Amino acid sequence: MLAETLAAIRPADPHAMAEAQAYQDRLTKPRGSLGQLEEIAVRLAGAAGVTPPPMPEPAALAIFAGDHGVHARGVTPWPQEVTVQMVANFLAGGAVANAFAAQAGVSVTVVDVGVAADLPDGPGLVKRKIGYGTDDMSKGPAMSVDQAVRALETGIGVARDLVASGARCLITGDMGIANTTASAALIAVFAGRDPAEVTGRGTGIDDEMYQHKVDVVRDALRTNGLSGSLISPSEALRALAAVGGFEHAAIAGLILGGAAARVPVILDGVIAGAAALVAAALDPAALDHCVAGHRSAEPGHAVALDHLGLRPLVDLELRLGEGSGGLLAHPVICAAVRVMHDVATFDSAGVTEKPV
Ligand SMILES: O=C(O)c1ccc[n+]([C@@H]2O[C@H](COP(=O)([O-])O)[C@@H](O)[C@H]2O)c1
Ligand SMILES: Cc1cc2nc[nH]c2cc1C
Repeated sequence: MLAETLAAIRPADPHAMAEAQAYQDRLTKPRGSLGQLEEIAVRLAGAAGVTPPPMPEPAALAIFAGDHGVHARGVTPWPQEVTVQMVANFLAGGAVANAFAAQAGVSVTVVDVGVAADLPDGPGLVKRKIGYGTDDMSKGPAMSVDQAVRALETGIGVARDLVASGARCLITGDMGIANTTASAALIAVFAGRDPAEVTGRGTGIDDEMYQHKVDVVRDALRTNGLSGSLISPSEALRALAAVGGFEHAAIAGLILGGAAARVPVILDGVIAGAAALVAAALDPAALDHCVAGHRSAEPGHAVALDHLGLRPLVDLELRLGEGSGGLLAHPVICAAVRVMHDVATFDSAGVTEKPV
């Protein structure tokens, strides 16, 4: 399924992009006056291979939940059971992601890829547990390569199912206590940075716990023999398995699945940024189908986005996850595309253009 998905991914169509850019310039507004929105609409035209690009709606948020063996190293102040408790909260409609999704008219699907407790069946929950949390990456690989591939393929499957049910835009979401530690390790490896540059304070930690967290990320890289940038697909899978989480792998899969279906994927925060590095290492063309919804307060997120060449749309200093930043960006992206559908040209509206 992974190989088939990678084979189906096409890079952006340069003709559709050129056509979209030329069309932007004919619309009744000064050239470039919509700033980044013009760039977004042109990118989505390239991704879809058509101008104007289809409206990215309805949109679907997929929240992938998983636990982390590295939690045992004391890298977060929150107990691990908050992951399963927050999954219940998503399903009951009580989380920030539910409020933002309701505001934006986006559906919410929760996928258990590796929560360390059993969840009851219920509407809105997709049960795809690969393990009861990963192993401690500071002691050895967090997952086997086989588990990492299964998690990737779970994300691909979720993308396929959501698109088959009518979604025309996918938004990444995550829930996993301690997953900012795994995100920092992935970003250090894939962007070739020192752990101190890419480790952040996650849910909010003091200076002492922060120093310890950086040391744990360093331990994980050393134990797993990872240093410098990795680029080949087989190395990418090994690195993902060594220091990633089930939700990182599944989000990378969602990105690849969305790209293969030519449906835009809005990336959320640092967890999605780390997952996008993995997806890009497997196929850089997948990035042509991604929009960075926002920039989170985690320092590793800016590093990941810079490395990927993606420009975040919104910067509200969020550090929540769940898909919150991606959800806030969705109406902005819809507005960018709607301009291409609705706005009159200078010719059609009889508006005089600026003399050249
Ligand atoms: O999206 C982000 O950039 C982000 C930044 C900080 C924290 N989080 C969320 O907080 C949890 C992980 O934080 P921590 O401190 O336990 O590693 C996890 O559930 C993430 O969704 C998310
Ligand atoms: C309460 C809480 C909600 C979250 N949502 C995403 N990560 C989270 C972490 C915590 C601790």
